[in-house]
Amino acid sequence: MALEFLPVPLSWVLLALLAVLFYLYAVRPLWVFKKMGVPGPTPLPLLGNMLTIMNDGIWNPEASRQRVQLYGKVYGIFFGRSAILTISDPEMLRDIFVKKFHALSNTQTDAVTLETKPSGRMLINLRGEDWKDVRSTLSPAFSGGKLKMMMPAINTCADQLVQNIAKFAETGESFDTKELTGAFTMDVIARTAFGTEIDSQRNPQDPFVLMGRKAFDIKMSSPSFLLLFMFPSIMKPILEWLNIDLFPRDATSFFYGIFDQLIGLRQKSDEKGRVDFLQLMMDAHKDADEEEEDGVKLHGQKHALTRDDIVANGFLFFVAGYETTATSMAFALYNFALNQEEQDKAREEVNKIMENRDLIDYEAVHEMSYLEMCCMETLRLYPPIPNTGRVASEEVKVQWLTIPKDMMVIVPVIAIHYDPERWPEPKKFIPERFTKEAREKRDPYNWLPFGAGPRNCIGMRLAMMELKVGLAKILMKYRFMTAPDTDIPLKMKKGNQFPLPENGIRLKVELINKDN
Ligand code: HEM
Repeated sequence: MALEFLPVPLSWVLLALLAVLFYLYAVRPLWVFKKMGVPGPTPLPLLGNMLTIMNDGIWNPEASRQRVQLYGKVYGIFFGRSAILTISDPEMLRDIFVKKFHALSNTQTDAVTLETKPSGRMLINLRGEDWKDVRSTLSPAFSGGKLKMMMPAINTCADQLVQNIAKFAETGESFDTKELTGAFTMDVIARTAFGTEIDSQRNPQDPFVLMGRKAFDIKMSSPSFLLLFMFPSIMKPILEWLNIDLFPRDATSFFYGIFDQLIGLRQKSDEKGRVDFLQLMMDAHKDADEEEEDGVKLHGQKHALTRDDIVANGFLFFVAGYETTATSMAFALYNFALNQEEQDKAREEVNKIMENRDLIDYEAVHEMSYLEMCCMETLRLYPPIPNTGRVASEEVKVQWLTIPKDMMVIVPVIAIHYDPERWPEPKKFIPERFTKEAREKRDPYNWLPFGAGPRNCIGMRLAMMELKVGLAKILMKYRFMTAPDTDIPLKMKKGNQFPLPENGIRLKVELINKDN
């Protein structure tokens, strides 16, 4: 068909119009890094560099290092149409995490942050003043004083962990260490977050355990996630309208239900003296004082948390604290199995500190400096979160680079942890990299398993404490060793944001002291 006044058929006109719209929507955004003078791999319209990233896998030290070697310490990639600056330059990291924090405090762009109810109120999803307020209110729950009070609960879970190892020591057969450590961290988080006792190892079919595991089943390759990144302006309102977020729906409903019930019960009862995150959140607004983190004042207003805030962040603590700590502990045992000398040295230290103690208390944990070095080296080699990020809430200058408003900045933690200039022989397990002297000499931004600056991991101290108590109890009684089916080196599954070994972490164990 041709309209009288058009010199060409209408279909041609529509086709040309479509081509222009396609160019404006799918191609033009891909020029942004060229304009900024930032190098990077060539992106495809709509997909960006998504295919390469998915193919390489997210948790992949080699691929992550290779990109830094090819393009430098500042390069740009596209996830769908979203431009992502990747920065590993030390001076720039200082700016990003601390000096320019005022403009880089958010971790997600508005375009892909889902304001679903109630997970929109999770700390990780909050932005600007909202984030500052909730973070200021939640931070006291993780103070040294509060963690001290949680020590008996963590010790009880660690005793259970040690008991659970007995059957593996008796048979001498190899087993997946992650199952063991996962049950421990699930028990700890259930107690510290909800004040609930579960025995994950003996009751693996407990709905709490099943749903707890399911909650982590967030795949970067899930259709909702990919579509949200490719078509944020279309997908965000649809997902929000349907109240769908990236967590499995049955798991969120289950946990939200439990939290809701617990809050209701506690509001009615006048039981005193509970020290779990749920109670601390319910009481949080009573604690005064502005928090100071990493030398930067948060200036957040402490205010009472709403029921949605409590439910959402209770679930978040559970999600953020379970898998990360479980995998770290399993990797620590793997490192000990491969490095018997270091295992013995850590055991010697623990035995000495525990000579006249029953409980591994807060002070004992602080004395275990070699064990801490082993944990830190494990977190360098296997950071559970391979990249961390910030978003520019306004145009901001970071050293020589002007980052436009709304641009995402990724810090490739895993590439930094495997950089031979920062860490000679980066694949080797060398706890001595973390002696007090070595740490003082090194740039703090070379070790980033918990991120950095005012928006670092709020649970860092709890995680380190949990790791050390669990490992100390194990070392006092058992020796971990490799088995014929232990993968050396480990092969990680692709597509997961956490380091998940393809065949698990299979180790065997031997009883060395039945009295402990
Ligand atoms: C070995 C264990 C853990 C590791 C490696 C880890 C790592 C991280 C990292 C890398 C971040 C982002 C920080 C940044 O962008 O600068 C983070 C944030 C966070 N983590 Fe952890 N984490 C661990 C354990 C925990 C635990 C036990 C909890 C709570 C019970 C927790 C709660 C959180 C929360 C709520 C955030 C968001 C903070 C915010 O946005 O203000 N994490 N974690």
